[in-house]
Amino acid sequence: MELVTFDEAWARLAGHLPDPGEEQVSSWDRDEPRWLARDVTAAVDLPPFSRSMMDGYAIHEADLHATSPLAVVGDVRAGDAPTMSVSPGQVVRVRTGAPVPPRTAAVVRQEWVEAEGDAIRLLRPVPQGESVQPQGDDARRGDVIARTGQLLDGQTQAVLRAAGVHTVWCRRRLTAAILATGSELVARPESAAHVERGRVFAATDAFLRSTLCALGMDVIAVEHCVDDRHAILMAVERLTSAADLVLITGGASVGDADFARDAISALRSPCPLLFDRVLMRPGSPFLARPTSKGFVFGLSGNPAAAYVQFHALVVPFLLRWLGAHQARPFPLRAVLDRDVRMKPVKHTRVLRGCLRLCGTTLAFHPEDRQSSGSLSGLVSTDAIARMDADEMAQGEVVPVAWTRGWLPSLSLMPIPDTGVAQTVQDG
Ligand SMILES: Nc1nc2c(c(=O)[nH]1)N[C@H]1C(S)=C(S)[C@@H](COP(=O)(O)OP(=O)(O)OC[C@H]3O[C@@H](n4cnc5c(N)ncnc54)[C@H](O)[C@@H]3O)O[C@H]1N2
Ligand code: MOO
Repeated sequence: MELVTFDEAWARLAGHLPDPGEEQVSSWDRDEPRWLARDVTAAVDLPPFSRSMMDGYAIHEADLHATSPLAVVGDVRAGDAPTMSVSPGQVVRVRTGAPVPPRTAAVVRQEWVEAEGDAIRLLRPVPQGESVQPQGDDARRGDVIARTGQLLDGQTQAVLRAAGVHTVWCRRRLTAAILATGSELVARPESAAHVERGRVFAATDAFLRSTLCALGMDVIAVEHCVDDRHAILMAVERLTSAADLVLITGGASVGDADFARDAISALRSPCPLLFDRVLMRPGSPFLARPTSKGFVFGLSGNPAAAYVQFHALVVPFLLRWLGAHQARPFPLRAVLDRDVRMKPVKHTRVLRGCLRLCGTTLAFHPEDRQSSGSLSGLVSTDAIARMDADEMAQGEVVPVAWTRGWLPSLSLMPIPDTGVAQTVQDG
């Protein structure tokens, strides 16, 4: 058996990241989140023309302090391409977002003028450049506007579109399959409440699937399988050749009906099992192996243990694989908001709880019940904390990870410089 510490488990995972591959995606797709695989440069100046920021009048430099009336000689609306230019003694009416005519020194907003028939009179002097956003003020054509490893979501798409970039290189979208094993599992209940004695409703695949989807993975299969060695081996073989990631739940321990290890070991892969137990509690029965297509994990059957394994190690690993180079286990720090006393063990403890703001300090509130058999607390759980001692006092600092906010927490970790120099630009 390959028993490793929590840190060694992460080191082995991080050292075996599969090659994700890249693909071109449209910045007009709704297929997100994605992570950029190359730096992106602006294809056009942003904004693409000097524009008015106010409804008002474009004026010539000679008239910034004018006291006599200025003739209104034209009207430019957003979407127009003006040909007339502004001359001394004349103004052109402009609307917000309209290109300013050539030789415009400033736009005076309409509240700062008094209309007099076909002329206006300034009520105050106008500073040079007032209410005009010059072409390329936000970014110039050729500037790097988004970097490798940054998130491509609606927000980034907005910038890319505005800068005329319609396709970008992203990390390939990954596919995932979940195989929940256990003869006791009821996956498709006939009646909502009834379950035969000895059987339980399948629970774990619900949170695995929703988090994988939130990370932008394509969950192509969620299957359930009885504790039959042959059936589990066949299913694992089939799913690992179909999906980049396979998560098996249950049968990860040492019982004579625990077949996850057999199934993972039987796979044809040049890389051996990285570990089959991790010195963490809950969640020590935990298997990981690279496959020919990607990766397979064997998670504990206990839903609470699988939850902890998934969020402590699998999610940061997936984020790196997806292209978020900065991802790592327990990226945040919080203070404990109560004392914690656990049975002395050699394991790294992973506590389930929630993060709350206490004044200006992030505080971790551990759930009352930390047993791997207790699941009901997950309704209010939104974080996990790492504890490497048996006892800790209120106010002590613990490493934590959000379990319902992985994407926001990425912004707290700076993106390392990947040294990738390529740029992509839409023709
Ligand atoms: N002799 C030993 N027994 C066990 C050890 C050990 O070291 N020596 N480890 C224990 C620990 S720790 C854990 S965790 C469990 C994990 O074992 P398995 O991965 O084989 O889990 P199962 O036996 O299949 O299931 C455990 C428990 O969880 C329920 N379950 C399973 N899948 C689901 C699901 N999808 N949804 C809801 N509930 C599920 C299952 O009915 C069991 O109650 O092993 C210990 N044993
Ligand atoms: O460690 Mo087991 O993972 O449930 O308690």
